[in-house]
Amino acid sequence: MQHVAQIAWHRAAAPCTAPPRLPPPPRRLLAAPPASRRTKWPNRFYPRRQQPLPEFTGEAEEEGAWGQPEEKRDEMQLWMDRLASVQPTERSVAVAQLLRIEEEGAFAGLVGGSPGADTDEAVPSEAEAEEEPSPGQQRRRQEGDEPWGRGLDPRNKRAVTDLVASVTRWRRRLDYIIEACSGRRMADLDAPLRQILRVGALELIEKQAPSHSVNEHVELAKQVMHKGSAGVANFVLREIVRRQEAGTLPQPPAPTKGTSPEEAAEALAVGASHPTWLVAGWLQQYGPKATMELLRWNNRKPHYAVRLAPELDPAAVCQRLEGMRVMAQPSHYLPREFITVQNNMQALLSSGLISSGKGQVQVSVIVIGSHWKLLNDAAWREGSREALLSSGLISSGKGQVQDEAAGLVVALLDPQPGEDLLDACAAPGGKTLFSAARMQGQGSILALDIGRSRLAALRGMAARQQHGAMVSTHAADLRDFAPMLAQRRRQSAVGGEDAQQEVQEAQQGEREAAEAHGSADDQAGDSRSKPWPTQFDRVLLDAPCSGTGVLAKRADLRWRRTPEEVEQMAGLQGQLLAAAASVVKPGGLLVYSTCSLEAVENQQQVSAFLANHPDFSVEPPPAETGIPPKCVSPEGYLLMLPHVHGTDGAFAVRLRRRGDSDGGSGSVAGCHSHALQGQG
Ligand SMILES: C[S@@+](CC[C@H](N)C(=O)[O-])C[C@H]1O[C@@H](n2cnc3c(N)ncnc32)[C@H](O)[C@@H]1O
Repeated sequence: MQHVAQIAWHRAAAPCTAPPRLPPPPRRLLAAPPASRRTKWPNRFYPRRQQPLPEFTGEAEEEGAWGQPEEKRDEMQLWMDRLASVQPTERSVAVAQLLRIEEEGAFAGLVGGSPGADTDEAVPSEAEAEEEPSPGQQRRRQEGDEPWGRGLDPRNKRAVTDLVASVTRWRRRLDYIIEACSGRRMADLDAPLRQILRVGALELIEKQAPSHSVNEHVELAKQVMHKGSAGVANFVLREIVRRQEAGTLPQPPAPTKGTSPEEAAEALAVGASHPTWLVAGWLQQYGPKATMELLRWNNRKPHYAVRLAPELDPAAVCQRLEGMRVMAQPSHYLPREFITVQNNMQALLSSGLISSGKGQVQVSVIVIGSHWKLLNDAAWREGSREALLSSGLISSGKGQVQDEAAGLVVALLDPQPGEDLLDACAAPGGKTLFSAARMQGQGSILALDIGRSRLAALRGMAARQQHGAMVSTHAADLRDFAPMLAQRRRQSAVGGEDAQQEVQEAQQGEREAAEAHGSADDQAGDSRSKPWPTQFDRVLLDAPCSGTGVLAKRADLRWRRTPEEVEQMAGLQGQLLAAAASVVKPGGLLVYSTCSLEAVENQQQVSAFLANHPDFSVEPPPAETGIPPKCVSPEGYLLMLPHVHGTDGAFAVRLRRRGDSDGGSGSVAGCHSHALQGQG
């Protein structure tokens, strides 16, 4: 298994303060196991519990995430209380966080949000930046975070983050090994025991922890659960040690000539710890060699890129960073605006170039969205997160962590000074702000998104980067917003005032909402006081997507997505494309982009769109965009493949609208029907 992150495993068990006296385990947790569990282990190994746990359904918390919500939640709460009552160590806190991940089915709020809300670690994670917080996360934010880890110092907390992310990334492979070594299904083990075994197996296999580290996991199982659970932990982890030493650690069977495609996908997926459906799809789409390269990419240490403010010279910045032992170089793809950072991200962040002050970092992190996790990864690896937080490049607005692939999407859009731009799915705002920088303060950008709170963060960041005057924001569903603009356009063409009134009311409502959110930055959006254009020179639709191009940086995402969800996303993307097309000026440009690697979200979307919109055609990237030919597919699409280009995965296409039209685009049926449904 690949070594994903460095932690000093031997620090993991070191208590930070004197151990508290533990209360006895909750009675319910001491009950005998169900009959179905009594076949495999010697009696002394049984966690004593009478009732089998109901199955986790994966549904949203408020809909009854647990098969028997009350009982299951009570059970989980008891485990959580028990974990909170033991001496906090990196392992106990990691186990608590992993449990919460299983409870909520989401990574969000964990890696970034715990172990202590009183630290910089409480910065929202990427998932939170891109999605509205779940009811559970909202509740915790209101009530304050759990007390886990309060005694841990920042280094311990980074180690926790590392453990949680590494276990999350390698979960399937770890489970395979644990199940093979124990003869038990993971689902049949109690929830905390599952996590303890995963953490223990990860340390032994990936971090080459010595065999006596097993004692510490066993002790944790004893403290949190029961002697029987400690026995299971001891048995399984020692079996892993034994097999590792003998070189017989369980491996999925290597594909042979007779192996069916499904079996090959399964074996590959287990070995590389990915879901089988995803690997099967990639095998079909990209073939075995590329799929294996992609899987390897997803499991290795990611690297980072930073977009610099226009006044900074990338070569000079890199030279300055060299003195701080940061290996950085001007981006291969966007050499005038981006640098790539190979190591020591903390030093960079402490250089004064990126960030200083917790509040400002939070804003940056929200804006950089998916790259928060990256920073977090870097922080724990390099072991110098404090330095990261005492820096200044980001807070000063002079640098923003942004992947080159995201930068290339803006290069493809190529926004020009003086134009009207609609960023139709703008939050958290990385592409909005790069576009604003390219437009040099001239023109207007309307940043639209369905997530209001994330737009507030975008406004703050725009102000800090001196783009407040040209960037205005509006929270709405694009599928409602576009028809409203179209109606206004039609009515103003025949002198009607109703729709004009509606738009002005919407703008007024947005101003009031922004003021109610109460930031001085909100005053910066002067352009909000002017009417929005009804059509735009350029429209960027950076659509919500499965995110399969960013799995290296998102440890959790591979487990959160399902094939059904990808299909649903594709449906939404089609509707959003139709809506976005309806607000492109004749002769104007629509750029559709995703960070997905799935054809159904990319190439197939474009084909379906073109079939319904004969007034649009694909425009390969013109020379002035500076897009390197090796990033362009034969069809003229921007296609960034992580294992080929060394960036995040991204897809983007320029769709030029015919200039001879009088404003009537192709079908906007998708957005109209949605708007009507919404009104009904
Ligand atoms: C991939 S993210 C955009 C990232 C952003 N362009 C950036 O570079 O920072 C997709 C965004 O689409 C938004 N979104 C999803 N459905 C939407 C809808 N129906 N209308 C408007 N925005 C939507 C989500 O809230 C999310 O912020």
